[in-house]
Amino acid sequence: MATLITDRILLLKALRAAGPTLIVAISAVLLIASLVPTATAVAVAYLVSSVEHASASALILLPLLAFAVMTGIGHLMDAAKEPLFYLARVRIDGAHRWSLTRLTGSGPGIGALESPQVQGLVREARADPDNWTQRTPADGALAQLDAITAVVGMAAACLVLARYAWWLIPIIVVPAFLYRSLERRRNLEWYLQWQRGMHEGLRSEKWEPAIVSSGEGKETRIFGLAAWVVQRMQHHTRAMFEPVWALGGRQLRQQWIQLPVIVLPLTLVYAVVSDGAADGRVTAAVATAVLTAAWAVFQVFIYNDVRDPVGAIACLRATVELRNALADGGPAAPTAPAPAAAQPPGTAPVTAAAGAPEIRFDEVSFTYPRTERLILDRLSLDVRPGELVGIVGLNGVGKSTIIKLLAGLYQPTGGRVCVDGADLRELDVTAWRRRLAIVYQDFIRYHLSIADNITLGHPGEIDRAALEAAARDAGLEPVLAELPLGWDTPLSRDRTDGVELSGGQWQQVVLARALYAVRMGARVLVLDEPTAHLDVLTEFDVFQRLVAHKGDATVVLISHRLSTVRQADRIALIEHGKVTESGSHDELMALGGAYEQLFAIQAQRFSQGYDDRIEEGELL
Ligand SMILES: Nc1ncnc2c1ncn2[C@@H]1O[C@H](COP(=O)(O)OP(=O)(O)OP(=O)(O)O)[C@@H](O)[C@H]1O
Repeated sequence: MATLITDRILLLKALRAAGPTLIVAISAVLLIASLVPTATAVAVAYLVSSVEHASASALILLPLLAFAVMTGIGHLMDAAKEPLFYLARVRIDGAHRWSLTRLTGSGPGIGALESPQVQGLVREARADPDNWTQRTPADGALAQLDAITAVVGMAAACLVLARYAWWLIPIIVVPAFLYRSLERRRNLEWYLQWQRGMHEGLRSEKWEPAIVSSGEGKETRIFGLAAWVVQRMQHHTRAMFEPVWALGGRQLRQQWIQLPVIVLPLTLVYAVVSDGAADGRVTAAVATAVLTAAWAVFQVFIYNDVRDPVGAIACLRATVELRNALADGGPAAPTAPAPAAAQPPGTAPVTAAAGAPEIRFDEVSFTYPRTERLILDRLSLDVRPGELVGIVGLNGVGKSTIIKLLAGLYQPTGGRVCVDGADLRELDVTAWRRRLAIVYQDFIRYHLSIADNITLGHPGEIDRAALEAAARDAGLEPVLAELPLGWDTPLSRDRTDGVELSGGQWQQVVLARALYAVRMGARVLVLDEPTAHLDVLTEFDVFQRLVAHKGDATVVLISHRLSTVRQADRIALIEHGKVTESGSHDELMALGGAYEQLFAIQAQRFSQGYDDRIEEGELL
């Protein structure tokens, strides 16, 4: 019972987003609409009575008019309801989605968002129905108003019933409630069945790009997987729909059970009242009014939205749970490390105007949430202001993880990351990120113009000179010269005059994005495999320009191409979660350790071609 009340309060609270004027207007329309059946009953009775007693046809004009007005008002309210509901839905669901976007998009870390539980909550809370059974907060909230006004309408109809006998009220009202609760049960069953099959639908959707997207579609075609993919999609789709179809069939077959709940009480009332009219205990007018009002009780309930707002409640509850989960850093497995803490209040500000900072990883340990493997094991690394530090190591040793910790996307499970001596946890993470420009391996390809793709490195007013300089430094000038609309060319074939860039050209665009951010004030440039797709000449060219800017910003470069990394002031080799070798290229070569071995293997592999010429120093 307590849950029922808190759920209703949760739904009614959602109405606030629609604004008071709209809610008053909707309430008025619903109220009038709920009174119309009873008012019509009275008008019909008036008409019958006038027909009975009228000596001239002119005398029935007034009751006819009253009847027509009632019918007109009923239609008018029906017509007004839809646009008003639409407006309220847009406002309520819009506000809900906006708050959800802020909630999921603005948290300091991403650890919680990786949890399947949190992803499930996001899906549940997003209020973007995939099918008609799903309901949004607005659906649930408006259904509450509908239900309240339905009770008023029913009470009005009961007053007319009482005009004949008070005991007619329970005879009609009890079955009406029974009918409603049977309807609710049907809906709940329907909703839960859809919910159970939803994961199958999602699995089917996951295969869709393999058929329709040009990227994934390549592989399906080359390996001749199309028929197999379609079969898998069919399998999941059937697994989702078959139980729903079975339930639908069963509910249809059992629908007759609800019929006697309406027919029996109405027949009883009709019999009693007709008997009264035949005996002359009531007039034909009163009998008509009572019979119409009895039907009105059901009418109010049948036409009222009886679908249980369970979907809407689930959506709002999921939002509350999501808020808690994100605030806690996400639900953790029992063995998981301490979750990422939210930004503590009163953290120290970081000003974008500050110069290149000193970064220190102080005995940092890290395990990803809900996993057990220790990725970083008391790793220590210093990056001095304006220094270019290269980070190298085999696949999966944790190089990108170091960057994620530096960006505050996760918190270390041991030790601390310091910026100019201050623990990152105590800094304002948003301000700190404004000082960072990062090129991730899995960067975002915005379906926007090339200018937008670059300037999103520092959103706000566009600095044309910085944009052009960043593009030049990233070696984009030859690419720009080929673009049909120049800076305004959309980087997506799906858009008019859009182009599809190659993997290497995209990497240059993203590099330009980071370099633009540096020109706009970022003071730490982090490049995670920024040149993996670049040809050797472009890479060499770009890197020379990058080195020229070193000093304005602290640069952290992760790369498997040791010919690029060798130009760093210092190189750190990561093995087993630690820095095992650190020094300049020459120092590490002289050391004759793991770095020297890696370099020797690469030099051998590239013993032909440009890389070889770089190794030989010809291109340096
Ligand atoms: N979000 C995550 N959740 C759980 N484990 C992760 C996550 N991201 C990475 N890992 C694991 O952490 C380890 C280190 O990954 P990381 O991406 O830091 O390696 P890397 O050194 O950058 O590798 P590469 O050279 O291949 O880019 C890997 O074993 C990887 O599977």
